Amino acid sequence: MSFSGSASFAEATRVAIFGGTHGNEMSGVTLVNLWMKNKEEIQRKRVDTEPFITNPRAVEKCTRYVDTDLNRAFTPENLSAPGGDDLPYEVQRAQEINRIFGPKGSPEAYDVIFDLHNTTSNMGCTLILESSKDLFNLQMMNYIKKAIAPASCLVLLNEHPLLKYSTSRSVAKHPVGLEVGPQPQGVLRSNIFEAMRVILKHALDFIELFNEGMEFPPCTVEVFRVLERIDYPRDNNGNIIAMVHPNLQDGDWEPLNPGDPMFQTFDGKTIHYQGSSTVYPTFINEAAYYEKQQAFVTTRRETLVASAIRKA
Ligand SMILES: CC(=O)N[C@@H](CC(=O)O)C(=O)O
Ligand SMILES: [Zn+2]
Repeated sequence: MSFSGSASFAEATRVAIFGGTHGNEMSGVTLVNLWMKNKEEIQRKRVDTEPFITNPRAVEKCTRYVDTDLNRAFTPENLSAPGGDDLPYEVQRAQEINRIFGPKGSPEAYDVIFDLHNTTSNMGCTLILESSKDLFNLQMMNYIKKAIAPASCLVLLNEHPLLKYSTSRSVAKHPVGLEVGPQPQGVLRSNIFEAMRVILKHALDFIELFNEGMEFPPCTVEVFRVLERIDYPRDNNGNIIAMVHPNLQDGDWEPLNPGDPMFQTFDGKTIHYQGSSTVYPTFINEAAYYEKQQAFVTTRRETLVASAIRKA
């Protein structure tokens, strides 16, 4: 069968898998180290896949970053900043990664970059997209969701004008984040590790099928679009005065309705969600986000339509 409206893309032959963008998120660090020793599992006939540790100094120290968050560092300013050795380590590293896998926004950039992350939140398997217009990625999401059923994986779409950030994977033509949790920082959990591994397998299978010329029919993809960042309640000195409410803790992706409990103060008072409509919270109580003044993000459920695609 052929779909007259098929969008076409060049064969996606140059693929990278990033681990250790945050040095204390152990599934990605471990999988990438494993695959650097033996590439067999990630090899496909028509895809060249490069496993790569993006922040080796942070991995060595088992910390999120050394000077500044690498997954916020791929701004045009940073990528073109002069200064060499005087720049923060992660800015130097971003420039290096951009030289190897980019340049960002250029025809020479890698086709697909998967960036592997773990969260302390109870998010399960989450694929993160940065554009609702990327048909190749939307078709990939649809493929992965079907392939892993009855297990599930959700798609978080971050194209918020203010909350979007300049990720490591953003140097690729098709950036894909993979966030799996819950897993504490610095810890490996076998269930989380295996879940990540299975998603990568299906993702690479999708690219292989695409490169073989398979046509992917029109589809719809359910996504959760980032709406708002919610901070912890604070006193006038900026100190946190409440925790995530027990009803909300671990309730990632479950509807949060106006009036639902959201925080619990240290003296036991409940603070309720004051929004005007039902939202889907995620990244609830993520350890790395205390420094970013974020207790969770709210999202809205949307169904995106992706037209057919095939190789040019
Ligand atoms: C917990 C964590 O590191 N999450 C990632 C999400 C992403 O890759 O977009 C980050 O904040 O960079
Ligand atoms: Zn991370």
